[in-house]
Amino acid sequence: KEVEAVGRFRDYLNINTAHPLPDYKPAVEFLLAQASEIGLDSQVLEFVEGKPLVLLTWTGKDSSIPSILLNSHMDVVPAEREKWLHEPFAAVQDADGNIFARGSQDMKCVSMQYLEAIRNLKSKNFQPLRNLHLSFVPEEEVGGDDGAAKFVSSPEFQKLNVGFNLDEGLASPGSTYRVFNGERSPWWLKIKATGAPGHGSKLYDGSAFQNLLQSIKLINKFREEQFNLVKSGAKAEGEVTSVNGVYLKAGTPTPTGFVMNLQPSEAEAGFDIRVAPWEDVNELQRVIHEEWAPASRNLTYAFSQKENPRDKDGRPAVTVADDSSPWWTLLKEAVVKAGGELGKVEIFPAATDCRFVRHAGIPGFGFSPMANTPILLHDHNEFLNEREYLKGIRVYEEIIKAYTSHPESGDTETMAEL
Ligand SMILES: CSCC[C@H](NC=O)C(=O)O
Ligand SMILES: [Zn+2]
Ligand SMILES: [Zn+2]
Repeated sequence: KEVEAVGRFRDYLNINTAHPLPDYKPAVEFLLAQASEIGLDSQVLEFVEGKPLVLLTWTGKDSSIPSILLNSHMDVVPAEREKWLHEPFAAVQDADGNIFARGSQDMKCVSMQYLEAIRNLKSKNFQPLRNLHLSFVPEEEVGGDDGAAKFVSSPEFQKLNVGFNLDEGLASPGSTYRVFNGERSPWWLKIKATGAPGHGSKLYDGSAFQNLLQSIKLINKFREEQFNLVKSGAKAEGEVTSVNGVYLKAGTPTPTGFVMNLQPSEAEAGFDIRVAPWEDVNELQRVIHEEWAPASRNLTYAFSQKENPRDKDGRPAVTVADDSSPWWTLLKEAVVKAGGELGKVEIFPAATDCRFVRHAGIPGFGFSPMANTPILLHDHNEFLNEREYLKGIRVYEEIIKAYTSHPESGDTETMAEL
């Protein structure tokens, strides 16, 4: 039985859905075949041509109660073959039971664990009270615009009447599972400086390079302050606003390098900022406008990504995770029943598809049941051990039982207030 479950996981890992050209077709076919084998209703939605979404449904006894949505993404990030021990899509399993593949942690494991848990529950004749939906979405790794974002704002999604959503989390090297109730919002900032060009030997104020360096200095100071809060233990990683430089562009190129005695008239830098859910965004916006990229220093700026950390009602898009929330207590108890333990709730440091659901005012947690596992998402030699994978299936069995049996629809006050 378990051997077959591992086999199906490896079959799914064999499908190369890596960017920049993910092949969704075989993944969709594989998932539809799984659904018909297990006995789930299925449909394929295609909001953008060539970017299909698989939606599976296990109908509950009372379809009037808001449903549970289990989401996962089909796409994965690319892998550099020569830096891996094994072929990244061969899903090679070593003597210790480690399964190596791109997507083994992020997040084909979760997709298959959902399905295996349902398969097991069906064989035990369990029947859900609420409707249970599974979405397998494209394009998460490139921002989700053509995947989860379009799905969540569609009439098809409205019809599902989703009351609660589970999506991905992170592996944990320790023995407890990590769980996330919110995430930081990406702001991708490009700052462009202009200034008088001049001889490389001349000291003068207002060159493009100097203008940009001044910005970098101020940004780095902010970065250090935020990082120090994490280093001192005052705040967790997801609770501060991070900023990291991601590119620099300046100079006058020649076929053999750069001109060395010319101060350029333009210079540009890019920053990946991740805004904490409780951050004062107006203040941050002011700092960027007046201090990091002021027009007075001949700087202009633009965002290629700028998401609001608040939900549609202006509240931080953070789901309540204490004993006042049934979703929290049911999750905690289910994990214990399966022989595991939940860690302290955290803010996800990066972005997942769950943010679209939370922004719509629907509560959700990020959770990938992988304990005793190094965090290798997007890394070389991404792997998951067979034992952890199988344990995760039992965890989802308990979660799905508990969540789909929860009788109350009182899902209103499950987003955190300021
Ligand atoms: C602009 S959304 C980007 C989403 C991406 N998610 C996974 O790594 C991330 O960088 O967090
Ligand atoms: Zn992911
Ligand atoms: Zn990822």
